[in-house]
Amino acid sequence: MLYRSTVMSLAFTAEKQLAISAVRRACSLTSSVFNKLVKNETLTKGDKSPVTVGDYSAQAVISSMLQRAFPQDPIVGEEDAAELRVDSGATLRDRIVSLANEALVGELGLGDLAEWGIGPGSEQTPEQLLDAIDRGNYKGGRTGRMWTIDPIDGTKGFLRGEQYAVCLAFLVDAQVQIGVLGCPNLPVDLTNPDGEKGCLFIAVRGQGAQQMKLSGADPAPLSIPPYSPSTFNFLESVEAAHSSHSTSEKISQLMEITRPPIRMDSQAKYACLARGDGGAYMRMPTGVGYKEKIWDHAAGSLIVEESGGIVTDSRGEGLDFGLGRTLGENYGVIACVKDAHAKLLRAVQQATTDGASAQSKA
Ligand SMILES: Nc1ncnc2c1ncn2[C@@H]1O[C@H](COP(=O)(O)OS(=O)(=O)O)[C@@H](OP(=O)(O)O)[C@H]1O
Ligand SMILES: [Mg+2]
Ligand SMILES: [Mg+2]
Ligand SMILES: [Mg+2]
Repeated sequence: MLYRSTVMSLAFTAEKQLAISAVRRACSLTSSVFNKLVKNETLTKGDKSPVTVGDYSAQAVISSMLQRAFPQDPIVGEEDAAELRVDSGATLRDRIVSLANEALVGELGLGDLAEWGIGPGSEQTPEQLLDAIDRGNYKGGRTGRMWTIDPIDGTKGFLRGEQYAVCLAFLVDAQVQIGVLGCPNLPVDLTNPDGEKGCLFIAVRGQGAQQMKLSGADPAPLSIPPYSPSTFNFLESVEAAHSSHSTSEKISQLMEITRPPIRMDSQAKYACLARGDGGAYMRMPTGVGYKEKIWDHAAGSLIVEESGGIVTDSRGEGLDFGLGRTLGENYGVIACVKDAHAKLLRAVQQATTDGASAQSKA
């Protein structure tokens, strides 16, 4: 009996259902924010990244659904509501409250449950929504259940009308168990960029990963194709400030890669790798002391692992989601199909050693 209940709890069926539903609802919110508001409604945070009404309202929606479904679970969320609680934030707050409520009261769809505080009549007060955003303040840690939310990853891509992802992951004892990425602008087929857009990626540890349309249609299992030198290339950040383009260029030369990198914002890079668009996701530190955040990697890394990839840092060590809100000292992120990972790691280590010795001679 004990065996049976352990196995059942590891399936995390309820958590998966909630995660999908929350990400889909947040995706329709962010799409409508982009269409209605995005161009003139940004404000600047201390870290100079643009924060939009979309970030706040999407986190409010996901967090408030999590609170109803799993009230004991702590959340590590990117955003906090401090700027919305001061008088100067009133206009922004009103807009966020109305957008979040608009998303929460939307009709129930595929897999939605009214007990998660969604559907007609589920409006929340402004205070409840600000508290929901602030529930993302958990400091993280090594033990127990927790969720991590990046309500809009690739904010810059979102603002440009390019790639971004709504990201939600569920962790137990610092191990990602469920990862969901909603990518409203991602073509279903990258070779047909003008074709249908909007993809959802889901992985559950030990159960594989799948892609479907945001509507839930056409679910298909994901599996990274084997390494092929002639088609191998890198997926990397658009912003050179987020990932060193010059280091990946050096690595690319060492590996004799002929195809140019695919530059794309957000964890959509992990999703694309998982479905075979590009051979590796490279994220090399730019040397400014930036620490990677757990919400920027948790969901995507599981999706890649469950599709047959390996995700490590440049030393070949797995990402540690148990250190707090960040991944600790930044050794970069290298995600790659299993059979090319060792080769890539050797090239990374050679490129970084050469770089370091060139610097010390200078
Ligand atoms: N200096 C530095 N180095 C590395 N990473 C940084 C840095 N500054 C910010 N960020 C984080 O980068 C997240 C976006 O990453 P992307 O891969 O989408 O970058 S890019 O948009 O393509 O440039 C971005 O996530 P969002 O804020 O959710 O967009 C940040 O958490
Ligand atoms: Mg940000
Ligand atoms: Mg992010
Ligand atoms: Mg973000």
